[in-house]
Amino acid sequence: MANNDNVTTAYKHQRANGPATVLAIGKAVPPTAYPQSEYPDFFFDVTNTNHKTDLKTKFSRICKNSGINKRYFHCTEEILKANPAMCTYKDPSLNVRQDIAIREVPRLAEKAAIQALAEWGQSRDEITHVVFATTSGVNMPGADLTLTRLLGLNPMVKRTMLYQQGCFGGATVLRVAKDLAENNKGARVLTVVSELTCVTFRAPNEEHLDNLVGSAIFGDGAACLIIGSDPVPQVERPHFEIHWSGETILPESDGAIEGRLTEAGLIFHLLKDVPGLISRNTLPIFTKAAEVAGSPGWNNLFWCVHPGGRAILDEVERTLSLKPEKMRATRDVLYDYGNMSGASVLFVLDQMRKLSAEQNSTTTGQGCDWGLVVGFGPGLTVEVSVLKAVPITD
Ligand SMILES: CC(=O)CC(=O)SCCNC(=O)CCNC(=O)[C@H](O)C(C)(C)COP(=O)(O)OP(=O)(O)OC[C@H]1O[C@@H](n2cnc3c(N)ncnc32)[C@H](O)[C@@H]1OP(=O)(O)O
Repeated sequence: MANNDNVTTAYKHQRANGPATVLAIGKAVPPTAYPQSEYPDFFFDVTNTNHKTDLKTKFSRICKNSGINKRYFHCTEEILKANPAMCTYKDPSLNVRQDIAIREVPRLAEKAAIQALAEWGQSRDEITHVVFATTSGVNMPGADLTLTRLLGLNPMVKRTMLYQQGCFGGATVLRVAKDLAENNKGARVLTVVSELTCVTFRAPNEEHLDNLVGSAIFGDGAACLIIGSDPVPQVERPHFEIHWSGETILPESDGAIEGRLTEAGLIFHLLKDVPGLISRNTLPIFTKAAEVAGSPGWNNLFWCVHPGGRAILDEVERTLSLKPEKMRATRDVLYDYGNMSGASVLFVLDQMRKLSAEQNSTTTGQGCDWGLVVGFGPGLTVEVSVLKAVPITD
């Protein structure tokens, strides 16, 4: 009996006392911005498809209605012209796409991580874990190892690499980092998502209109969070606490968002009904998540939603009767960067704390105590984390 007590006590000692907290957020995009208003000309020029006038008109209309002002791409005109196979619809091009992704995904992640580490202000040696997600390229050893080397982290850092999560990857890394931080006393988890469209960029095709939609909304970006429990008083400053995370597969959604890595790169499919499927089926997981916060009304929560597409945000807003300001941080990110797959929702979290400070809100969640981080992607899978905002003090 005494022995069992000792084991239980030792086990408890290995765990943190409090919930995981977000201690810093960094983000990065490639240097070249593409205004959405000019993108149709660029896209049809570089893919030599200007003769597809109907398709270009439709593409221009989708771009105009996308709620996006600009996007950032690593693959500039120069890079695309040097790799003509990427500018066709389906020519074999996996090798060149992989070359770019394997080199550049960790580099973009490094930029975001440097920003997060600077904000956190502690020694890199205190990073105990790395959690890295990307849907852009795949290799062994992976982007997590390259990033560890680029940052000069301790080689004994414990790494978790998540490939091909798609757009819910931003919420997945929060869930994994939370579990690591709470179950390993003193853990400081470098939590990263880095995404590049070099794997999906391709010429427009009449038979693949969902690809046309993707070409109008996807962009490049990386985000890095430092996550840990029991922040050191006066030394570390938490911005949010993570209290719960959950995941679900939506009913009747098979094939709604799919991707397949082929010799022509990552080919994805989106059903037209993605916005409807999300708005019709997410109430159960939102309700379960809100219970953690004492079931406040939807407008009494702050919302960080994956900016997957304007129509999806419209549908969620309408279904939950959210006031427009509830989607402000999410729509800001869509407007400034487009859909950066898994990295997007972490950009939204950063925007939420910045907006809250700008608006002199009492908390980092625009004055609300509790909020939801919502990721969705292939499956259809929806991942939700429940966050508690912290008071904003001078
Ligand atoms: C990758 C991941 O893991 C996760 C992800 O984020 S995946 C991306 C998820 N995002 C989406 O599915 C996009 C959701 N859609 C939208 O936000 C909006 O449709 C949009 C902003 C792209 C365009 O909005 P819009 O121009 O106001 O109107 P909308 O009528 O919806 O679409 C314009 C045209 O595109 C077509 N279209 C839209 N979605 C389509 C799809 N998935 N497949 C084929 N065609 C589609 C429409 O039929 C329409 O065609 P017509 O003009 O010929 O009627």
